Amino acid sequence: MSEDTPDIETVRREIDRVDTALLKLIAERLELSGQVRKAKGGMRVWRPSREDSHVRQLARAAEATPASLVSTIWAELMSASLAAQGPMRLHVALEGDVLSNWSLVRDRFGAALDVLTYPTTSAALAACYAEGEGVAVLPSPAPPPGGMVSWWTALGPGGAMEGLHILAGLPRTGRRDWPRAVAVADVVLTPSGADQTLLCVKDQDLLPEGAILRAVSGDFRLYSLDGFHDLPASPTRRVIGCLPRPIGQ
Ligand SMILES: O=C(O)C(=O)C[C@]1(C(=O)O)C=C[C@@H](O)C=C1
Repeated sequence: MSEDTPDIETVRREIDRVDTALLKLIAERLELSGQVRKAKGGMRVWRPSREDSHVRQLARAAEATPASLVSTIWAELMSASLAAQGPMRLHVALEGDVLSNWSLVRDRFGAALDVLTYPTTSAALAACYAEGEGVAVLPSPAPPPGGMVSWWTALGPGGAMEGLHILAGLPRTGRRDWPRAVAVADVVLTPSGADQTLLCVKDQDLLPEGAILRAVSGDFRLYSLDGFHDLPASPTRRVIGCLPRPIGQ
């Protein structure tokens, strides 16, 4: 063993010291979950824009720690916080590549929440709609010409589920311009600081400048707009979501 080779026992003692400090901080953070719940009052435990703006700031401050690791660790911490705060369940559509879908859900929502799985997107969406604190994880609206993944039209003008919004993209980190899956819930849209607004348009309506076409289904088109835009709804258009930009983009 050369003089530069660290002694394994010494290194392990250092790891023990760091882990003991982490454990104390985690307990302190969990303790705060009870307080934040009381401070929020009422319904709607899940606050996706706060989650993504917070993780984005942490990832910026992290320097040597990769953004994906920051995101995964805080997904677990926030998952524990959400589970401690109240009855929030995930309704996950397992259409397509089941294993990839499952790991996307774990990376974004951690392991502490109850998860129900469904063979179809429409079943997961219906279960979320029926439950106040439910969150559905669904395949992203498909880019044209693959208009088969058309569940998002139910959130659009005249749709049956107008109260629901698209609130988060999965994965949370990376360079993808459009997410692989999205999370939907009955939560009011609020900016995370770096967002794209999702506008559902029926028939041919006038479009704001810079709108990017993301999906098409029958008479409905889904566009994204850079930034957070609180556009008024009309019989032919409606803002159906706000996607925080992927962290690391
Ligand atoms: O800030 C809140 O509203 C919280 O409930 C705390 C917290 C967190 O653990 O940081 C947990 C869940 C929310 O979705 C967002 C953030």
